[in-house]
Amino acid sequence: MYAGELLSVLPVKRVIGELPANVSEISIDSRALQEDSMFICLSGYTVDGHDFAQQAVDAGATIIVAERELALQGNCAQVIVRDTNRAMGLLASKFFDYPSQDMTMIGVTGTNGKTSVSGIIQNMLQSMGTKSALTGTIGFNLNGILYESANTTNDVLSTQQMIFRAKMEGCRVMTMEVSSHGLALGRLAGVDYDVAIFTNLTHDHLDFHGTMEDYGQAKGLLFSQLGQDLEKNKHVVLNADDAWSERYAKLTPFPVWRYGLASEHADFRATNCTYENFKTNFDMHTPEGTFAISMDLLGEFNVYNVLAAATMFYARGYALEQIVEHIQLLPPVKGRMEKVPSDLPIEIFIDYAHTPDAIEKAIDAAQPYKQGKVIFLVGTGGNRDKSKRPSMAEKASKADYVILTTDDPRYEAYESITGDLAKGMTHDQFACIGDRAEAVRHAIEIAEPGDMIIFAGKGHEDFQIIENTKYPHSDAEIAIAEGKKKFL
Ligand SMILES: CC(=O)N[C@H]1[C@@H](OP(=O)(O)OP(=O)(O)OC[C@H]2O[C@@H](n3ccc(=O)[nH]c3=O)[C@H](O)[C@@H]2O)O[C@H](CO)[C@@H](O)[C@@H]1O[C@H](C)C(=O)N[C@@H](C)C(=O)N[C@H](CCC(=O)O)C(=O)O
Ligand SMILES: Nc1ncnc2c1ncn2[C@@H]1O[C@H](COP(=O)(O)OP(=O)(O)OP(=O)(O)O)[C@@H](O)[C@H]1O
Repeated sequence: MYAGELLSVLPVKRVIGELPANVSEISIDSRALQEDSMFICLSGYTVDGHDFAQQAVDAGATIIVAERELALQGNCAQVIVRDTNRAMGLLASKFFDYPSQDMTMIGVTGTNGKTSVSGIIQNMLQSMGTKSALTGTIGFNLNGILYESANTTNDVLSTQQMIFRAKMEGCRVMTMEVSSHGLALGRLAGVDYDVAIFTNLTHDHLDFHGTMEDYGQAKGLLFSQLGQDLEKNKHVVLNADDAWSERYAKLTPFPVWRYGLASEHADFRATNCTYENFKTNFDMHTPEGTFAISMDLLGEFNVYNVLAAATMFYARGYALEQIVEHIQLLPPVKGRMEKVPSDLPIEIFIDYAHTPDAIEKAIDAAQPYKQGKVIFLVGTGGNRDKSKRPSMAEKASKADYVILTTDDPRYEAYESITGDLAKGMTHDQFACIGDRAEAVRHAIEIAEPGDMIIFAGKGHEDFQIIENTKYPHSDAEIAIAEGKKKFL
């Protein structure tokens, strides 16, 4: 792209040196850029990107976008802006030619359920034969092929690049998990959503947001940023049973659809939920009548997730018969109350619960299938929101036996993490075992035939982060190997 054309989107700029004619790519990482590229210096949480500008020039960058003039050797121009993070949003959108405007963009936000709802939508689109993409905690899924990505909601440059790739691959729809960090840090600048979905808001990430009020307001940006152009066919899908929904409804002029179990005012409502033979059954009441649903996703929380997806499809004009058919074909979402197949005389589930509310919902989901004890293993991350730890354990106390462990301890001592968790336990049937592999082995050791074990917090992840290194770790693999030794 012509450098002059690209830079025309920046409001205030001072250019030092002579601009090259073209920009081949934009990068925010000096370790990964090509000749004739533009390097944007971001002041990060760990290091300052300005310190890597010379490295970027040496690697081929010919334009440096920075917040202050830098002493640089070599053939490059410097563009000085007030805020490089904001400049990145404008530049990335322009460079990739505003790709979200050519696709149906679906944003899913909320404390729990983002991966599940967006995965359900992606699965339904794929089974309906629609080319589609998904970004979120599990990675970047492009037409069924999974690529790794750094964050649930990635930096604005990667985000625009992924949308562009999806568009070039012929995808008509892209679903994105939208984290509160992503919203608060401007990672979604320039993304023109057509649908915004809210799952729920409960305690998490207060190390970053400080208060629930600020956390809730950050999520609200998704709805207010839908804009005011009422000629556009945009929709908002809210959980009628969560009090935050009414606040979010006021942030947007677009049609609001509600789903839920409790509220009689929901457009999509589920009643008569039953759980048997690892199937979930319910009646789905819709604006066009009631449909009996039987699906493989477990737990009441998944009824909410499926209702959110169904409401979205209906709002976008899909026929109810098609929606109902494809709900019933849905496979379980990876690592979310996913039953591990085995010949063992116990049931093993892998789950991703790492908030108090998700822990409660996961244990509730297991209750209908309970024969013996419910053993619940849960950990929490080191050097992250510590305030949620006791309430996580308090909710975990709903299980008959609880194993408190770590889930990416990073630089924090095991005892500090399990000690904080233990403060919330409401009964004494628990053990603190910081080493997660040892904790998994303990779960098998105390299990008896008929028991159910839920390994929570790791979900789809196959690693444990200790200090800043990712070590391979799989709860399921350890549990099956240990179970075979004990039972078979
Ligand atoms: C606190 C936070 O949000 N950190 C994000 C941030 O990292 P950072 O500020 O530490 O970056 P940095 O390492 O200081 O680097 C600053 C700049 O220097 C550049 N650099 C650095 C080194 C070098 O040699 N050369 C170079 O150019 C970097 O590329 C970067 O542009 O920018 C990175 C790149 O975009 C993110 O991956 C990283 O997310 C980290 C991994 C993270 O843990 N974030 C969490 C808090 C987060 O965002 N979570 C949410 C929610 C998840 C949920 O819902 O559960 C998410 O959306 O993922
Ligand atoms: N709608 C829901 N309400 C409450 N809990 C839920 C809901 N959906 C899923 N859960 C629970 O939360 C866990 C995480 O679910 P999911 O990964 O879909 O949420 P998420 O919002 O993507 O989480 P994260 O932001 O950490 O990636 C699940 O394993 C399950 O235990």
